[in-house]
Amino acid sequence: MNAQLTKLVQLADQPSRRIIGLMSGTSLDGLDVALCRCTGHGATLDVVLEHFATVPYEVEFQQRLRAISQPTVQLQEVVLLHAEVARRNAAAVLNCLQQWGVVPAEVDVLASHGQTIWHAPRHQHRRAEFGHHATLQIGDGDHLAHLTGIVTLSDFRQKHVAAGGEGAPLAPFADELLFRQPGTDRLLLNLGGIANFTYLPADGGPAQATDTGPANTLLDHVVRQHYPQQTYDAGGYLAAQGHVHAGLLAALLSHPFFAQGFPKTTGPELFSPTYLKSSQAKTSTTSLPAPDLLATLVELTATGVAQAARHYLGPQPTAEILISGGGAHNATLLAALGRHLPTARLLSTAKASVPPDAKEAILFAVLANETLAGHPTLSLGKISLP
Ligand SMILES: Nc1ncnc2c1ncn2[C@@H]1O[C@H](COP(=O)(O)OP(=O)(O)OP(=O)(O)O)[C@@H](O)[C@H]1O
Ligand SMILES: CC(=O)N[C@H]1[C@@H]2OC[C@@H](O2)[C@@H](O)[C@@H]1O[C@H](C)C(=O)O
Repeated sequence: MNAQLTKLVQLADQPSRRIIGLMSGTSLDGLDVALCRCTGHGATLDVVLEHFATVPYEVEFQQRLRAISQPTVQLQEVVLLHAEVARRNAAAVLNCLQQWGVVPAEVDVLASHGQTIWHAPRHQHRRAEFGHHATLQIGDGDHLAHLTGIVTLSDFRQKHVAAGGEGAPLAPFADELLFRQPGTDRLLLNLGGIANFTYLPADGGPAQATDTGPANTLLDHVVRQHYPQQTYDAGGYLAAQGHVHAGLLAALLSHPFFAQGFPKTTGPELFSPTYLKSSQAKTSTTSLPAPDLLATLVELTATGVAQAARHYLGPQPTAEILISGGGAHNATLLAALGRHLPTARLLSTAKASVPPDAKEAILFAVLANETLAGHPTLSLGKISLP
């Protein structure tokens, strides 16, 4: 047998594996790198986060990534970035390992989400001649495996799509293993570029998950436009100075996404500057002061989350809402969520020993661990050998 395959089988057979989860999400702020010790699998899984870092993307690279998520992109740029994202991410991993005093040979697996450049569930692409969902992540796994010397699992979403899913959210598969608490209704709310949650019912019923709308993607856009020295509204300070514009909020909420049934997924392709601009044009709010725009967008996020929470949990949800993602640091957003869901308990995922900024990267380490050692029904991702 090819010695690499022998090693792979041994890896899958070990009682525990050291796996690095890599996530760069829709905010394009950087690469999250989570080195995890995963022991066991499925219901017996135990995950210890050994090290975590966010390696920021330079502004110029963020702009290139943002530019290829446009319908008019040059195909060559996509091809170049497929390799470049992988090369940068490999370098980031090697750098982190050096800083942590870990050599690559001490890591068993890399679990790489890649960069979503276009997410096209059926309700979004609306192409009658192609009745299926589709999604695309770049940052090739073979490059990562070759450049780091570490077995790499990547491209986790395609099998979900092949089986009829939208390719997202994948979080429920790992949330189930990390956060299930019998007797407690739990909602795992991630506030990244897009807001999404997993609902784990108290009675042990199946995990359910959905995206709820934008979280930070449009907030960041407005901040970049009006405050060129800043990339986001730290702490929600600017939004706290503004007032919600009811007319603009109503126009934003009139997008068909919010009326569509659950579950559903989305991305910055839909919640784009064009969507914001056209809602502003419809309501004559093109010169609304930036703090008012931010306050209105915060309210939009909170309204989307609350609407979805009530759909799954009833009119007065009392669940524990464990929050993760960069939006967990936005006090104005948390206050808005508190107003919309006054009976719920808003907490951080830290309550369940998962640092909120590391959660999504840990999810991909967990998914890779299940693919290698778990039940065959949960085997997402492609395997690249160094
Ligand atoms: N201190 C802070 N205060 C307010 N907002 C913050 C803070 N830190 C980060 N953020 C917001 O969080 C965003 C990054 O969040 P995160 O890394 O969770 O997103 P992501 O993983 O890219 O998105 P997604 O989960 O949708 O793929 C930043 O772009 C910023 O808007
Ligand atoms: C297609 C895609 O990359 N979707 C991401 C994105 O970021 C948040 C939300 O939109 C969610 O649908 C998903 O990520 C998480 C990790 C998921 O699949 O559960």
